[in-house]
Amino acid sequence: MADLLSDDEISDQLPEEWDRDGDEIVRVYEFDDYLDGVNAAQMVGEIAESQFHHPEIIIRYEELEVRLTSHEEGGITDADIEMAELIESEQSA
Ligand SMILES: C[C@H](O)[C@H](O)[C@H]1CNC2=NC(N)=NC(=O)C2=N1
Repeated sequence: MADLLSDDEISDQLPEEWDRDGDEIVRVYEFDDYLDGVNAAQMVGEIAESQFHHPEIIIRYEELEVRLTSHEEGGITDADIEMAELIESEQSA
């Protein structure tokens, strides 16, 4: 069971493109067309399965929202930060 991160740890470790929303970290990606967002959701899902840590993924027209929290711990842990970093590195590749 990972430890919950403190407010300072979260703000220090959160990738710059991500925001904190209570017990979640969130990132919204914008796309030129709907299917690019759908394909990005597939990529996020594959990372989630590889890490066995699963975000909420919301697909909208030309937009993808990714929300992460550690349900078992009831807040934000290293697992969420690591997932955000992995997603960020894949999405920007
Ligand atoms: C049993 C439990 O659901 C699993 O251990 C994993 C699955 N994926 C998960 N994903 C997230 N975001 N938080 C969890 O606590 C979590 N737990």
